[in-house]
Amino acid sequence: MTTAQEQTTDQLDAQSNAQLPQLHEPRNPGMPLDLDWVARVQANTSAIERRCASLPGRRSVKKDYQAAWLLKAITCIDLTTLSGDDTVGRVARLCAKAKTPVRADILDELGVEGITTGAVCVYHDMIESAVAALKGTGIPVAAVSTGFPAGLSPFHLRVEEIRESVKAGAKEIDIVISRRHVLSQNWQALYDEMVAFREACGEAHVKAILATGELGSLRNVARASLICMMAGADFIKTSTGKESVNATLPVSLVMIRAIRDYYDRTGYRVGYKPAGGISKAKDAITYLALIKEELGDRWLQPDLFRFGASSLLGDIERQLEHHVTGAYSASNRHAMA
Ligand SMILES: O=C[C@H](O)COP(=O)(O)O
Repeated sequence: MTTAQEQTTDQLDAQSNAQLPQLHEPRNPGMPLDLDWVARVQANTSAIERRCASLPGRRSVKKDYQAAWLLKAITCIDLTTLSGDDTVGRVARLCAKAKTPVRADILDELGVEGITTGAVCVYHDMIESAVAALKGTGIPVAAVSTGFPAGLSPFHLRVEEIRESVKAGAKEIDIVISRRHVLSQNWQALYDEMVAFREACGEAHVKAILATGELGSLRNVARASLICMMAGADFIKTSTGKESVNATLPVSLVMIRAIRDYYDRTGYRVGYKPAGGISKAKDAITYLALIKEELGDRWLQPDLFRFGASSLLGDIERQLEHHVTGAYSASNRHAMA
């Protein structure tokens, strides 16, 4: 017998089928900096933590519905390699995985074809290799930029880095904000920086990485989210993956509620990307459930939701194999790069 919660999940699963065509939103043009709105923003930490603590236990997605959710998660992955020892060969293998994220026999059993990850995410020097490897697939290359991960290189070089990455073929640019502007409450400086980054991106979409683990409080996370959206961010993203604390559910709740408030006020949908440390299939489902409950099904498409993850896909593939065969294989059978 299914519980009421499971029934609700099942119905919604059917609507958020992994193979729905990608939708495309009008880009968020941004708006003038509204400091009164920023000042009014609050974050009730204990209420946020209570809401998040209840989420993983309350959600139970089983069998075919679980497989559907996991396929959906794959389409939303920015498959990432951001290592100092990245090579052209590793990026080529990553791109091959982005094109064929799950073994053909598993997909056959599930009756699914043509599934890919949402994007491949690399450092600047790897963009051209990734673009070449993904040619003809429609899978975009995202590049981390602006002195990632610390964002402390000279400002003009950070802006120039964006331009170079767009020229090299990146369709998405993941910038890092200056955490010091948040910590010193210099909202004007944060807004101006983000406006300049967005402008340098041109047609490429810009994801603003807040590095939430370094912002000091959930209220600061909420305020930084709002300012980046006011300055024209297409996505807001939690983390670089290099901070000591990366994506968490409380931070996600704060950021997606800021996205909801911004949509209510402006009519523009901004995307959300949790990143860093998300490596388990069950955690991916929890994130998707949170998005569904707080923002609705429209945000469960890859143009509005991404996981920034280097190892999540391997666990999802293992879970799908278990779903199809009833057995787990060793994780090294699902090698990434
Ligand atoms: O933006 C993506 C993150 O750097 C990936 O982090 P991860 O390696 O912990 O999955």
